[in-house]
Amino acid sequence: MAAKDSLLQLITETSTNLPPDVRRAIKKAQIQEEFGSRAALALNTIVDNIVSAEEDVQPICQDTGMPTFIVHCPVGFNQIQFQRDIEEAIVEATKLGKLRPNSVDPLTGKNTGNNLGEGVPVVHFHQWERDDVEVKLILKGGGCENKNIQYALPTELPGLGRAGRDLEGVRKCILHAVYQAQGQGCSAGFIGVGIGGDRTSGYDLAKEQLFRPLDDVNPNETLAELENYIMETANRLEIGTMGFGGKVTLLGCKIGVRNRIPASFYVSVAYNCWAFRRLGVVLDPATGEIKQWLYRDYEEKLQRPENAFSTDGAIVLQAPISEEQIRSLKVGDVVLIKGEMHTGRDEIHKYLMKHDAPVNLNGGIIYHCGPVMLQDDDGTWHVKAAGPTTSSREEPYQADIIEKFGIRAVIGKGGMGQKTSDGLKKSGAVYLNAIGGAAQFYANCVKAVKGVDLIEEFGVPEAMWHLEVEGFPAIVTMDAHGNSLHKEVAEDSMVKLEDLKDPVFAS
Ligand SMILES: O=C(O)C[C@H](O)C(=O)O
Ligand code: SF4
Repeated sequence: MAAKDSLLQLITETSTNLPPDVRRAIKKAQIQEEFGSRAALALNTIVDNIVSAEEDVQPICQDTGMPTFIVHCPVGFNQIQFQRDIEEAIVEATKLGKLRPNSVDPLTGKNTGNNLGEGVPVVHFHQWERDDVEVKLILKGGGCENKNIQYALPTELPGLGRAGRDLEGVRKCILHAVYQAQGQGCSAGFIGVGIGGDRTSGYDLAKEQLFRPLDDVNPNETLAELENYIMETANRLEIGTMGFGGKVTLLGCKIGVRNRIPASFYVSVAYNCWAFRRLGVVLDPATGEIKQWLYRDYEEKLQRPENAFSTDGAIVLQAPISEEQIRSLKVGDVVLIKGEMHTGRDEIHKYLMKHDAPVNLNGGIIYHCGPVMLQDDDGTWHVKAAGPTTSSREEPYQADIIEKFGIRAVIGKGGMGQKTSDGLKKSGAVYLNAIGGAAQFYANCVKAVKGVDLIEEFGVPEAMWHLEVEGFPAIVTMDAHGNSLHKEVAEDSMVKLEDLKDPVFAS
């Protein structure tokens, strides 16, 4: 097997098959949540999704992220050729629908369509004195990447007060990092923390921690203690899966340290969603063949839950939806969508502010989603992965767009802010939270792709796809009466964060 084929296998497995340590953490969370709670329902959907992705060899989440490779190779190894092999494997994986075309030129807005482009993929080469090649890969999506955060100490933190230049200050920063992510990065999540370095190397260090197996023990005793403390304490925030409230908020915490210079003291936190896709292989440098898989020293099977998303008593929504039906919905209701919905994310929202919609959206449903799509030989499009994207990015536009086009329901994840909440009330619309990352689960609800608009302009993830769905479940988390589960959970978790203000580590 040539190196390129081995790399294609690595990419495919990383995108479609979660490693056992991550599965184990999710399984543990599943047991802890109360039967029938919203968090349990979300976790069940996640588990169902993980099983489907593995069985069907399809992306766990539609956002296959920024492909980032860490390569260790022997002295004299041809890195230039290996970089080409990686790029070819990336192009192939994209063609096969294992990766979403994710590489966008920030100046022109053009999606290259094949996941290559200036600086993409990210590849870090290191030499070592072993004679084989080790390749580690992480596919970290954008929603959780947006929740990374870096603190320059000393600083003042909401709820926790002053964070000084010591272990106590570090402790407070990490807790705040978990708090500020809420459900937007598809909690329950994993964090890699870098203490020290500069702004760049601090983040590098934080991301490096994400490559540590979840069950390792930090060789530095102080950090091992801090990791344990954070794991126990962060879960007291009760943000829960998807920010629905619940016992499990954090699934893993790994902390590294690097020297700093006297003037700077950074704490950098890399937040990774539950869809923690990282794997590795050891290759024979001569043949490129896979000699060993990393992170797979044991197996961890997940059971598909019987009825992942319990929809007993669910309300069926079908466009065009009446204002009356929308106003009868309240936070906590489970809905099942049937019929047509239209995807629209960042580019579409910006576009709709100034243009007419390509289709009639009156009474309609907008889905914040950038799917993975493949076109067959006769031109028919197929949905390969289609979970929700973080809705808060559409906050500046959403209320206006709902009003302008008479939209009745918006589906996304992570919730939206006050402006949207006011807009929902005024226009008679609801915000529906789908389970983030459950891209196979939702792709299976799509019965037909009715068409697409603006694909030339915006590329596959940002186009407006017209989808026919059946039994598509979601939860009302913001209703037309000004109620918001997201606001509630953010406020409650802030009170719990304040409880963690008192010093724990002597300085
Ligand atoms: O880009 C996406 O499809 C989703 C993104 O990863 C997000 O979490 O918002
Ligand atoms: S949608 Fe959620 S699960 Fe998927 S990459 Fe974004 S944060 Fe992760």
